[in-house]
Amino acid sequence: TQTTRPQRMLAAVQKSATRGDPRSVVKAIDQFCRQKEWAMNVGDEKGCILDSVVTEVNPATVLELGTYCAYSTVRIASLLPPDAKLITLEFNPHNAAIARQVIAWAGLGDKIQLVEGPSGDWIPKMKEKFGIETFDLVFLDHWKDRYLPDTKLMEECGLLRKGSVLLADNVICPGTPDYLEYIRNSPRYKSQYFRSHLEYTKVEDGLEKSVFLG
Ligand SMILES: CNc1ncnc2c1ncn2[C@@H]1O[C@H](/C=C/CNC(=O)c2cc(-c3ccc(F)cc3)cc(O)c2O)[C@@H](O)[C@H]1O
Ligand SMILES: [Mg+2]
Repeated sequence: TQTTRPQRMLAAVQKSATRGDPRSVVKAIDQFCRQKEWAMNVGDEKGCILDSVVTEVNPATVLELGTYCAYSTVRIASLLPPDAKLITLEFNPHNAAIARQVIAWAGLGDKIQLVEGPSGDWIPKMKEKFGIETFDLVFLDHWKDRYLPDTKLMEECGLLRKGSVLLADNVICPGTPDYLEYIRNSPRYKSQYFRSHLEYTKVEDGLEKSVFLG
């Protein structure tokens, strides 16, 4: 029977990466996507920008919207300080199942909590279910038309504090026009565009980093 792309990506990790070595998991996925099949991971070029933002923020609490196969989840978690917590939301059960195995292979199960379900349902429950007051860093990489509504929801739920950083993938390709228009014109954010390329291609894309001003 036919395998899925996430299943083939996991097989590549289990074949080429070293258990407990997150960077080798990242490398194995990038190699698979360059040599075998394109997949919508943030990739290595934008991934380096992601790494620099994570290192700069040095977050104690991170929220990721859209786990997919946990490439960026593992990439972020590998840079977190010892007691930091990363919560990642994924509503496709098949993708979540693959992501859990990638996270386990990387040995990051104690830093990452994968929550299965839609962001719209879970964002309002972050305080009561996970004891999270605010997020120091949010990585947006889910459906592109959900970046704006979920950002407004995070504001309403008081999950952002002065200095919280939002980092959004794909603001050029596929593009998130309503989110960009809002975040770049809102007096409550200071935004910066990091120009790059769509993962594994020469097409322009970039990350938008926005600091919440309170
Ligand atoms: C809406 N709330 C949600 N709550 C929880 N999980 C959600 C979710 N929305 C989507 N998801 C999950 O996130 C993942 C979706 C990611 C969407 N990403 C993209 O569409 C995307 C697409 C491209 C892309 C770019 C060019 C192209 F030609 C084709 C694709 C590149 C990227 O980097 C992307 O991130 C899936 O695993 C989905 O099940
Ligand atoms: Mg993306």
